[in-house]
Parts: sequence; structure tokens; C-alpha cells
Amino acid sequence: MEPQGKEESLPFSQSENVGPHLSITIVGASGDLAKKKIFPALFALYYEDWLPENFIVFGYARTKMTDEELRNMISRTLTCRIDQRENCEDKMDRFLKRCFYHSGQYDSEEHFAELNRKLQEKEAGKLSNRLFYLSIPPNIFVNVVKCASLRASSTSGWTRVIVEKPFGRDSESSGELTRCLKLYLTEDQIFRIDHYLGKELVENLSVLRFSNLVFEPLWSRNYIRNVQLIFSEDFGTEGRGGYFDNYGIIRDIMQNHLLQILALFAMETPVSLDAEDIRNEKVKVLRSMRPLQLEDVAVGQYKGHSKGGKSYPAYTDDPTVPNNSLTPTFAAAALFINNARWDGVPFLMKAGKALHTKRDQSSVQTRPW
Ligand SMILES: NC(=O)C1=CN([C@@H]2O[C@H](COP(=O)(O)OP(=O)(O)OC[C@H]3O[C@@H](n4cnc5c(N)ncnc54)[C@H](OP(=O)(O)O)[C@@H]3O)[C@@H](O)[C@H]2O)C=CC1
Ligand SMILES: O=C1O[C@H](COP(=O)(O)O)[C@@H](O)[C@H](O)[C@H]1O
Repeated sequence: MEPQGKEESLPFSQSENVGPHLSITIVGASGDLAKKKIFPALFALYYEDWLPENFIVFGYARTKMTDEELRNMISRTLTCRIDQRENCEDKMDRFLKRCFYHSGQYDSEEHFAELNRKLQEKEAGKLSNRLFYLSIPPNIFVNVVKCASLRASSTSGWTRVIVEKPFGRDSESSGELTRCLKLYLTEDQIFRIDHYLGKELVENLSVLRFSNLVFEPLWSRNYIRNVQLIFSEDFGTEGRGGYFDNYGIIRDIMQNHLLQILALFAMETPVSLDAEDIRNEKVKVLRSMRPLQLEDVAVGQYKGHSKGGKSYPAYTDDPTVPNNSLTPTFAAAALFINNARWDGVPFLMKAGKALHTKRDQSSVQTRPW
């Protein structure tokens, strides 16, 4: 999904705050993304009054938890990180009281019917919209969408589903995923997310390029020797093996986040900075890319080590990772774009977990002038 204007990107504007009830269900609520980003982001929206007056949040996952245990879990990551911190604790308490949990299997219609009953109870007969946020591995998206749409859709308002990257494992499984999702949903019910597109660095890239006339003539093979796109984390999987081990760093980071940045960096000037025009130019870049050669890729997996008296586990020490896993946690690749602007310029991508530093970086090396 492309970044859009504020009015379009939020489901409700402040003036509509007293409208229908909104029920948000986070599927995979026991996991890393839910804890680190989704609950804190919902709280930030609540704090800023961007959520409708009547809303509730349900966590859904297989892990057994009570409402109170969910609240304890998420209260640890709900920081009052917004600039104005007035009444933050009070707002947190009020937000947490709107959070509930239901434990169930991802492929059980019966368990989603139970969730539906709990949602109906809280919605108390009001006109209600329902949003399902799939914070789970892609191989179970279809099971969840099937059960949720058959047994827990809104009967009075809209039902929408947010799906996270990676969208399948390859082009075939991605096409199959879309085909299967459309057995239960229409396209305008599906919202595909790549959270990197919302990062300041990424949002600023096109503004930097196209608002500064000085850059345009320099942005090509004549002046740029290579482009480097680096994602580096200084922590490992930490219990996320259930998702990560089936996908690896290339599908987790390179194919989506870094490729989006590459396309944004390398595209021709769009007709306007509207999402649709930017997307068209990005697609042209991706279509001009040379298929990746095996000799232009290196992969690796982090090992355990000790430093400064502290020991750091290997990838396969993570209890959620199989002992004999060969899944790459590091990859480096040189990609090329076959067009007049970028012919012969390597786009060097590097992504890795459990490295020395945490950083996201895009940089260029220029030719001698
Ligand atoms: N973590 C992050 O920062 C980001 C993650 N994402 C995306 O979000 C999705 C979830 O990622 P994340 O939260 O990190 O992953 P997790 O490994 O934490 O998985 C989330 C939840 O899904 C359930 N789960 C995990 N593995 C399996 C499995 N093999 N089969 C069935 N259920 C499973 C678990 O819940 P339970 O066992 O309780 O059912 C787990 O708590 C992925 O698509 C990822 O690409 C996107 C952006 C950032
Ligand atoms: O999509 C993902 O991104 C996170 C890193 O995101 P950030 O915003 O915290 O930099 C990464 O840890 C995770 O593996 C991946 O699924």
C-alpha cells in the first residue's frame, strides 16, 4: 500500500468520531509485531483522538491468555512516546480497558464463531465495522480469512482485512494467495501493508529528489558509482522462529522493504507525487531489473559468540528455530537495472539480524568529478 494523505490513510477523521462502532481484531496478538508495533500504534491513535468514540480491540492467537494477561503484556510496550504526555497513564488505563483476548486456532470456524459472539456482546447491537489485522505468518492468511469472513464478519457495517508482508513466498504463491483471499473478500476489503513506506526516511526520499532541482541531473550512472541499501539489526530472532524460519532474511526484508526503497530511489520523475503515479514509475523500474545471478548473492547465518563478558546465542539456539535450520539471517546482493539511467550501476543490498549495529541506511558512492 502506498503512503497517502492523512485524511485518506486513517479510517476516521476527528469530525466523524461519534460514528459507528469499530472492532479491531489483531490475529497473532501474542507475537512480536503485535507487541512492538500494532498495540503501541493503536494507543498512539487513541491518544491523539484518531479512533472513533466506540472502539474495542480484540487479540486473537493460539496462546492461552486472559484479558488481564493480554493487558499486562501490552502495557509493557505502550510507552507514552507522543510529544505531549499529559494524562498519559490515565489514557493508557482507559485504552487497556478496551482491550480483550480470545484464544483460538487459526483454522477453526468454531473458534471464530466464539470470537463473533464476544464481539457482538461488546458491540451491543450498534452499527459496527470490523477490522482484522493479520499479524501472523502468510501461510495461514487464507485459513484465517476464511474463518473470519464466514463466521465473524460484520453484519451491519464493513469488514476489512490488513495483511502484512511477505505476501507469499514467490510470484506463484503470491498469485495463489490473492486468488484464495478473493474467494472470501473483495479487493477493496484487502489492505496490504509494508510499514517501511511509512518511515520518514522513505517518505522523504521522493521529496528530497523531486523538490531539489539540483539533484535531478546528478541522479544517474554519470555521477553515481553504486547505491547501497542497508538494513542491520543488533538483535536476533528472539522467539520469532515460528514465522522467520520459513521465510528467511531475503523474503523478510529484501524482497519488500529494500526493494521498495530501491524502486523509489531509481524511478524516473513521476507525473505527480500522487501514490498512483509513483507506483507506476516504481513498477517500470522493477520490470527493468536484470534477473539476479547466483554469483551476485552471498548468504549467512549468525553464530553464537561472547563479547565483553556477555554471550550472544546463535540463530539455532532460539527454541523456536529447528536445530538444523539453514535459513539465512544475512544476505548481500548486487542488483542491476537495465535502463539508460542506471545501466552498469550496482545497487548493493545488505540485510542481517544479530549484527553489530542497528541501522537503516541508503547511501550513494559518487564517481570522481
Ligand atoms: N516483527 C516485526 O517487526 C514485523 C513483522 N511483520 C510481519 O508480521 C507477521 C508476523 O510477524 P511477527 O509478529 O514478527 O512473527 P511471530 O513469530 O511473533 O508470530 C506472530 C504470532 O503468530 C503465531 N505463529 C507463529 N508461527 C506460527 C506458525 N508457524 N503457525 C501458526 N502460527 C504461528 C504465534 O501465535 P500463537 O502461537 O499464540 O498462535 C505468534 O505469536 C509476518 O508476516 C511479518 O512479516 C511486518 C513488519 C514488522
Ligand atoms: O518487517 C520487518 O521489520 C522489522 C524491522 O522493522 P523496524 O521498523 O523495527 O526497523 C524486522 O525486525 C522484522 O524481522 C521484519 O519482519
